[in-house]
Amino acid sequence: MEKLWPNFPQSVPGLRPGQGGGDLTVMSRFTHYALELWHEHRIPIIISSLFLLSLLRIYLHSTAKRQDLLVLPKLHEKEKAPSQNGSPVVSDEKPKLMPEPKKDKIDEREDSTSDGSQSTGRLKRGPRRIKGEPGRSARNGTVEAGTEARKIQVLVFYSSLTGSSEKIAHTFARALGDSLGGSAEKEHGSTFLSPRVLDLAEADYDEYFITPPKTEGEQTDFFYLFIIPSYNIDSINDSFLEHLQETHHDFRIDTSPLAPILGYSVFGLGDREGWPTEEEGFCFQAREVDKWMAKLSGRKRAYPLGMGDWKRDGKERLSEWQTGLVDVLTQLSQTGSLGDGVPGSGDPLESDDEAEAEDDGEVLFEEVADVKAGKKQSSGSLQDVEDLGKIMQMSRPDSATGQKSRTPLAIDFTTQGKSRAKATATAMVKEMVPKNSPTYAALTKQGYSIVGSHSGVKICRWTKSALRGRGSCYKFSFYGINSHQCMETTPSLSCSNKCVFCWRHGTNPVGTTWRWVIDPPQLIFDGVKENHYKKIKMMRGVPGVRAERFAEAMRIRHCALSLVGEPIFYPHINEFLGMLHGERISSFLVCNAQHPDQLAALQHVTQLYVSIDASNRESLRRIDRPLHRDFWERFQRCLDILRERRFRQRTVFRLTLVKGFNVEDEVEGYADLVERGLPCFVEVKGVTYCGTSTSSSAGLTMANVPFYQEVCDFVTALERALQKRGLQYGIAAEHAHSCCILLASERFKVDGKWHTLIDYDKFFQLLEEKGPDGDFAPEDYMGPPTPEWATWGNGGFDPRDQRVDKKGRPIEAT
Ligand SMILES: Cc1cc2nc3c(=O)[nH]c(=O)nc-3n(C[C@H](O)[C@H](O)[C@H](O)COP(=O)(O)O)c2cc1C
Ligand code: SF4
Repeated sequence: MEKLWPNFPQSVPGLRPGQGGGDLTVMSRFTHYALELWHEHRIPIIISSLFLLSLLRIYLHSTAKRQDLLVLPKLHEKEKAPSQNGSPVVSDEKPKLMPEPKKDKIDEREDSTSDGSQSTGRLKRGPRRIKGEPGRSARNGTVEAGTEARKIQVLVFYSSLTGSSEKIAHTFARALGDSLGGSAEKEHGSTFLSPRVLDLAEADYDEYFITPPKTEGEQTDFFYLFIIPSYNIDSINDSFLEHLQETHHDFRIDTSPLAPILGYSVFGLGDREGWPTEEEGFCFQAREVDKWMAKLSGRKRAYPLGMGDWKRDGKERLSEWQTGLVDVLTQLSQTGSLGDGVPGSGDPLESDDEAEAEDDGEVLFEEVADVKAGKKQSSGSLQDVEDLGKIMQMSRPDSATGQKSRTPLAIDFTTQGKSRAKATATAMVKEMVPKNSPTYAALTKQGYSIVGSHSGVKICRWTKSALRGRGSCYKFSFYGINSHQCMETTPSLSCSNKCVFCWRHGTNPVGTTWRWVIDPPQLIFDGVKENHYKKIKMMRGVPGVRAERFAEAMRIRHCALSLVGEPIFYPHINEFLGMLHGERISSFLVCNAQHPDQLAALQHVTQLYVSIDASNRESLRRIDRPLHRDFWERFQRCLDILRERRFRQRTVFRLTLVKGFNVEDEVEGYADLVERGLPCFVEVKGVTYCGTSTSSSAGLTMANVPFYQEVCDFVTALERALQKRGLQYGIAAEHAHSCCILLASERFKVDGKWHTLIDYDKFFQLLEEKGPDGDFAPEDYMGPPTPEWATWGNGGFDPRDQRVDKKGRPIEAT
C-alpha cells in the first residue's frame, strides 16, 4: 500500500486510537487520502471530466442508430401521406363528435379507431391531437359538420317594474325550451340547454355584457334574448343602457366585445294607450337595446326587433317572434351560422341601395350581338306557339345526360297570329342568360337572382322600406298592396324595346323573337319564390326591420311582373299566372304594347298595365327605341285590345314622364290615346333618373326628371283634356313620395268616393268560380273606398309608417 501511494496516511489527526483515530483501518485511510487528493486537484479533475463527457456525447450521437421517441407518437405521418388522387388528405380519423370520455374509458377508446375498428393496439399517449377541420371557420363562424358537440345556451334577459314582463319572460323561456326540444341534437350534435331567465336588475353586467360568460368544460355558445318594457321614468333600463353604451365607447375594450355570441334579438313591451306611436315613445327602450346590442355584438341581430302591447296585440306579436326565433335557432344548431344576411350596423342606410331608382317598371338591357341576331331572325323562321310545348321538352337539358338536345329552333311567337309557318331555321338553342355570361354576372351584381335561364327576381327598395316601417310604394296607397308582401319578378329578362329611361345597365338581351331555351313554368315559379324568400330572410338583421312585417313578408301575396324585360314574351305566361293565382298571389302585369297577339291571348290578371311612353309615333320611336319596325301599329293594336277587354281586365295606362321627351305639347295626344283605349286607370309617374350609360348616351340627365309640381300640372291638364272629350275620368289618388298620380274612370267612383283599392279575396273567388277566361268585370272585385290620406291633395304617404330622409332621419309630416 505504502509503495503504491507514498503519501497514504497511517493515522487520522484528532482521533485517539480506539476511537478510530490512532490505528487507522485501510478503508478510513483510503478515504482520507481521496479527500486530500480531491481538495488539491478538484478543478483540473472537474474540467477534464466535463471534457471527457462531451467527447463521449458527440461520439454516441454520431454513431448511434436513430430511435423513435416513445413519448410522442408519430401522429403527423398519417397526415403527410399523399392521397391517391393527389389532393390533400383530410384525416381519415373522424373528428370527435362525442364529449370527452370519462377517465376509466380512455384506455378502451384509445385501442380502437373512431369508426369502431381495432387499431394496432399501441396505446396512444402524449398530447391529444385534434384532427379534421377546425370546428368554426374564422370568417363566418360556421360550424362544420362533424365537429365536437356544442351546447347552445339561450339567455332570456328581462326588466320589469310592475311584474308583467317577468312573468312573460318565464313563460316565454319555457315555451321556447319546449319548441327547441333537442331536435337539433339528433341531427348534428348541437344541443340546446334549457333557456335561462335573468333579471337585468340582478344580473352582473360585467359577467354578461363585457364579454360572453366564461364556461368550464364543454364548449357553450350563448344566444341572448331580451324582453324589455319601456319606462319614461328612471328604471333599471337606464343603467343597463348606460352600461351598454359605456362598454361600446370604452377605449380599453374592443368595440364589439360581444361578437362571440351566436346572436341576439329584442322584444319590446309598451303601452299604446299612453304612447301610441314609436315617435311618441312606444317601446323606445327596446329599440335602444336593439341598437346597442347590434354595435356590441358586431351586428349579430338574429331576428328583427319585435314590439307589442300586452293589452292589445302583445301575445300575438310575441308568438310570431318566438316562431321566427325557433327557425333561426334551429338553423344555428344545424349550421352554426345565422346564414346569409345583410348585417345590421345601426346605420340607417346600410341595407338600402338608396341610390337605386324605382324598381317597378319595365326596363331593358341591350346586348349588341343579340340585337343583331334578333333582327336577323325576326323576319325569318316562325313557329306556332302551340308547338312551343314540344320544343320546350326538347330544348330542356336532357335529364339523364345533362346535355342539351340539339334542337333547331327559331320562334317568333310575337307574330304567330299572322303567320302559320313552321320553323325551318337550324340555329342551336341557347340559354338566354347562361350562368357564365357577362349578363348573368351583371344582373347578379345588381342584386337579381337569376332563375333557370331567362327569369329573374329581386326585392325592390319599397319592399325593404316597408319591412322597416318607412313607407310602401304607391301601390299600397292606390290599390292596397303591401310592399313587404310583394314579389317583383319577370319570366323573361329579354325585351323588344330599348327605352331611354331604362335604368338597367344595357346588358340584357333584347330581341323580337324568342330564340332561347324555354324553362317550364313550375321551375320558374318555385325558383322565384325560393329566391324571393331568401332575399327577405337576408333582411333579418337589418336595423329597423319589424318582426311583425318580417313574419308577414314570409307569405307572398302580390306579384309585380314588371321587373325588367317583357313578361308576356315568355311563351307560358298563362300557366305561370295560373300558378300565382293558385296560391292566391295577385298579379300586376306590365307589358310594353309591342306584342298584341300575346296580349289578346292573356288570361285574367289582377291588373293589366300597358306602358304608354309617348303620344305619337315619332316620340315613341325616340323614347322607346323599339326593335319592331311596325312598332306604332303594334302599339295601336294593343290599345284596341285593351279597349275591347276593359270589362274583362282591370286595365291601366302607365305614363312615365320624361321632360324634353314626352311631356311638352303631348297632353292632347295622350288624351287621344286614352279615348282610344279607355283604360280603367291612368297612372302618371315622373321618370326616376339613374345615371346609367344607357340613359346618358340617350341624352338623359337630371334635367329630364320632372318636379312633382310639374307632374301635378300635367295631370290636371290631362284631366281637363279628357273631360273636354266627354270622358269620365278624374284624379283619384296621389303618392307624392314617388311622384305618382292616379287618374281613374268614374266606373270606380261610388257615391262620390273613389274606389281604387282592390278586393283581392273577391278576385280569387271569381277566378275560382269562373276560371282564368271567366266572364267577370273589374268592378266585381272593386275594393273599399280609397283611404282619405291617399286621395288627391293629401300626399298619399302611409300614415302607419315614418318618413325618413336619405340619412334615415325622420321627416316631419307637413
Ligand atoms: C311608469 C311607467 C312608464 C311607462 N312608460 C312607457 C313608455 O315610455 N313607452 C311605452 O311604450 N310604454 C311605457 N309604459 C308601459 C310599459 O312599458 C308596459 O306596460 C309594460 O308591459 C310594463 O311591464 P312591467 O309590468 O314588466 O313593468 C310605462 C309603464 C309605466 C308603469
Ligand atoms: S309593386 Fe311591388 S315590386 Fe313594385 S315597387 Fe311596389 S312593392 Fe316594389
